Amino acid sequence: MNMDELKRQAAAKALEHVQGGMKLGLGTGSTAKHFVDLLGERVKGGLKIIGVPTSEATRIQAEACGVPLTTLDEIDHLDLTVDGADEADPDLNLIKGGGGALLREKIVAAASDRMIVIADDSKWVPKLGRFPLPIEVIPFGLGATRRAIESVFAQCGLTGEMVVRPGKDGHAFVTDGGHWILDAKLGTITDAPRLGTLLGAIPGVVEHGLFIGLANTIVLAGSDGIRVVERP
Ligand SMILES: O=C[C@H](O)[C@H](O)[C@H](O)COP(=O)(O)O
Repeated sequence: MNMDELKRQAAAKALEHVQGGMKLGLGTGSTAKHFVDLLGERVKGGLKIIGVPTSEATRIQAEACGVPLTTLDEIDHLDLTVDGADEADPDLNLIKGGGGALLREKIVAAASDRMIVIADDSKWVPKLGRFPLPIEVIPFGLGATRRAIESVFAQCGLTGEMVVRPGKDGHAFVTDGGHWILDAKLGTITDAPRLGTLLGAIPGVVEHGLFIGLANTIVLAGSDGIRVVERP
């Protein structure tokens, strides 16, 4: 079975948790795309739900699939968010933002009663950090922000190359919020909650891709079948 089929299997499993009347956060990325696709089929079959997309890409896809959408200004909470991840550890802490949607994804996950992560099992790691950590930053004063981030890395015993994520046009990639992303190749992150807290306090850092304590469940699809892990 190829990777894309595994992602669709994980998405189909998460769909079992969706019930009529739910308000759903709709994730971003190649795995979440399958979930939105399958959800659209259920909506066509009569399922009544409403969704909040975590990116412009997901908004466009959801609209094309006929999934009714709203915003967090119009509703006060979400029942469930289903989203992908770039890495997940046994505490169900995550690295997200490989597709650049981390800011809206974190706002939506934090507004949600429950978050289910869907992934192929290559995303499961004993410790976060193999995947470069995305950090969303304001372009103004980038030099100062970089130095502050490097100082936080040093406090956490981390080093590694940090690059401005390039876009398709050769300029910097610009997020849905109009910001840039620094990708930091850190290697093993021994204390992800501490790193997340310190990064979050830096002026110029809008958000970072460490999702600490937000995911409740992960559905991992592998060649041996599906494994569901709950946060300890
Ligand atoms: O910004 C993108 C998101 O955090 C994605 O959910 C994450 O990158 C995983 O994407 P994929 O399912 O394509 O591996």
